[in-house]
Amino acid sequence: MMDSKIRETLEEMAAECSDGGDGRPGACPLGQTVDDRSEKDGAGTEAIVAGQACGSLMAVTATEKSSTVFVYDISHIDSPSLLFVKHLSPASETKNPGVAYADRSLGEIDPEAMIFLDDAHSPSGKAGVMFGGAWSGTMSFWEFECPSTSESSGASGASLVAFLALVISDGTLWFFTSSKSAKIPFPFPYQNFVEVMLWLFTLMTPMVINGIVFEQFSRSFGTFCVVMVYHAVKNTGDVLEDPYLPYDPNDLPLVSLQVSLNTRLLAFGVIPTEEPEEEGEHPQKVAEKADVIQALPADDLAVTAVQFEVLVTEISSSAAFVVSDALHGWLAESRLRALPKRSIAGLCSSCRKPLPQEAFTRGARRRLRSGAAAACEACNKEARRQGAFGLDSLGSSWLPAICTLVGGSLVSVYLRPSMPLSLAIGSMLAAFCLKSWLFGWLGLGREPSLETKALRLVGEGSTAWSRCVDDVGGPKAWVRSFAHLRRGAFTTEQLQRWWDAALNETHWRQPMLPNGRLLPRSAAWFVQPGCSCSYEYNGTAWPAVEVPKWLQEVEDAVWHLLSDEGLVRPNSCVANLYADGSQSVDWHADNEPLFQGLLEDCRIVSLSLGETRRFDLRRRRGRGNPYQHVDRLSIDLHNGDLITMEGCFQKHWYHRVPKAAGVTRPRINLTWRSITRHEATCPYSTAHLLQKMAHFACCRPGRNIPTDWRDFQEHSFEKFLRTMQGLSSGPNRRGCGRRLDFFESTPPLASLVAYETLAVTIPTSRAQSVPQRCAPPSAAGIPPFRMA
Ligand SMILES: O=C(O)CCC(=O)C(=O)O
Ligand SMILES: [Fe+2]
Repeated sequence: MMDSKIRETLEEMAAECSDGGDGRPGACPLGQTVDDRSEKDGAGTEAIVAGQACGSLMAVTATEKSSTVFVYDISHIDSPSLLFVKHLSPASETKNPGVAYADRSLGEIDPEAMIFLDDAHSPSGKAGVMFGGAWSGTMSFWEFECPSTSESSGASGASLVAFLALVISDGTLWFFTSSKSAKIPFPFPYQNFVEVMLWLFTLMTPMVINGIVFEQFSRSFGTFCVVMVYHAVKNTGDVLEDPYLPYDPNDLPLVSLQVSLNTRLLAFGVIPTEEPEEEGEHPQKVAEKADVIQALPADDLAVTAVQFEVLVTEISSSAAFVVSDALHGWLAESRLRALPKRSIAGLCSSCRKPLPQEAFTRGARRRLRSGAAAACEACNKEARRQGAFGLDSLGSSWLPAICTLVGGSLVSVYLRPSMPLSLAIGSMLAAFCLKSWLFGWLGLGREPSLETKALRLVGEGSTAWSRCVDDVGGPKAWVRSFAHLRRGAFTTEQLQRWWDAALNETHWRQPMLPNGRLLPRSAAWFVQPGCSCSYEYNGTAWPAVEVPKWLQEVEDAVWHLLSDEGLVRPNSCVANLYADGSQSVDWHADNEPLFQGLLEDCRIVSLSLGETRRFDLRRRRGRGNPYQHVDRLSIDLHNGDLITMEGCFQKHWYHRVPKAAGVTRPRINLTWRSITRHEATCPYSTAHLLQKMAHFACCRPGRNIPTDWRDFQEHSFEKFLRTMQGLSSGPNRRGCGRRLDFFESTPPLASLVAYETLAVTIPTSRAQSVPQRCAPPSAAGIPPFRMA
């Protein structure tokens, strides 16, 4: 029979729980319920029992409300001690009582009755207490587990001490294991070996990071963090290895070295002894110096030791820069001597006037050969006036060398405990320097001058085009970025026809970007027949679609204009549709790997149709751009306008079409580009091309293959194949008896070198060209635009 209180309790607890303890909803586990009467009734200790257990006299009591049992040692009745507290129904914390009861883990709830059973009367032979749970309707026997004799004999703290001793002895064991490795004699004592490896790491890391990360700030920060973290870890390890001793037998005795150095310095080379010499030139003076040294506090000596070490580092790394600079100069000079004379006779990098041979000083010749600009006297003066030349003349590695020395020393003085900091900064500068030296020496990352490698420009020799960007040469190195604009080249009727076709016959796609937003314009991608390269932009891809007929017509008309310039036709086209002024393309460079715009000359020709939109251009900093200032220009592109981006434009400039408030009508833009690196799976990829070439070449002796590498580079595949086919069926045919090793007969590298050398002799008409800015758009030249 349940009394009304228990019924009330049960009803309280029957509130639905999402999980009764068995994964199903049901009454809550007791751990999630509150008995409202506890505050009034208290814990409710109902009974107490006592008896002998584990050699002590124990008293046990339990609380009715919380089913908690308290066990006391009352052997000394005037000072009883609480041994432990235990819950008699731990399962009810997490399972509702019904569930716990069913799996026999409920224990006692509301322990109203209990009996102490000593060893003699216990059913298990060990003393214990039998509890009866009024609420749970259960009865259990809980026996005492006595501690072993040794544990029970001591005070309760003894086991903790034993445990601590165990932990410490384990630690000592590992300490001795590691100190054993500290004594390894080969190839250095372990500590020194680690030190050397750390140094190698410090020097290598910046080079590796600089090879991967291009953004100036990121590479500096990355290098700094990585080097710093490793030094910090190593230093922490050093301290942890032996935290108590202020010395390590494997360390260099830096402090005593420093004391000795100071002693020598202060004594001007005379080593003072404890006892000043009885006889000598200046015994009095020596004694005074020795006093000064002894007066220096030990801490100061330690500080000077650190500074000394840093200073030695800085001086040696600076010396390395200087040596490398000298070596660089010497190599550049010897390369200069080895080259034919014509390659050093050139034009002023600034005003482009031809310079007589004598105008080149030795330094100017060196700069010219190392890719830097050589300027005529007037331009030099002007540059000096503007302050650009002064810095340049410091050379590529002097400046970082001086910075390292000064910066490192300052850091070592002001942040003396942070030696790794100065190392990191020093190594960063060293890496910049080394990189510029290596790149300079290998000729990497530098763009050839127009004399060294000719570049056919769209607007060359034509007044119809205006040059908007004319970055050639520069205060420090060559660049070759150009942009040209031509307005009003097509008739209104032509433009309308192209607009209609482009708008209606194109499968425009406006894909979702990885950030979940829609591309703020629609686009399409067209390639030459047979090409399977897809166009990837901002994490989205457009599959290859063969150039449709209408686009072929537009392309024919555009290239009819350009063919006068003898320019190779592009093999792909990106089309953009901007529905209105809210659609745009943000700052970017067309630097997709397909077009290789960061590595070689890349010509992009773009035609605007429809509404007028602004086209912004911005020169980038970094990436070897010798122009330290950022130039910006904006051009309104009208219906029918053609704009080009040429040379290494994509490397040095960004472009965009910004949003335009108030523009409600659409614009289409067609940009033709040349894919020079087809995707590996594309039939035009180099792998496929070489396979086919090998096939045709199998019948030909290598020397007869007229490999036009320029065509090869531009992938005029069909022309090339036709040549090959012509050869294999022409008078030179000798039969197909022998398979020719293509690479053996015409090594690609050799051919490329030949091409480069050939390019030196190509005369360019750029010599007299005068840089121009775009003419402001004149309304007169713009054909009227009509929306379809
Ligand atoms: O719409 C334009 O004029 C520029 C388009 C563009 O920059 C691009 O497609 O990469
Ligand atoms: Fe672009």
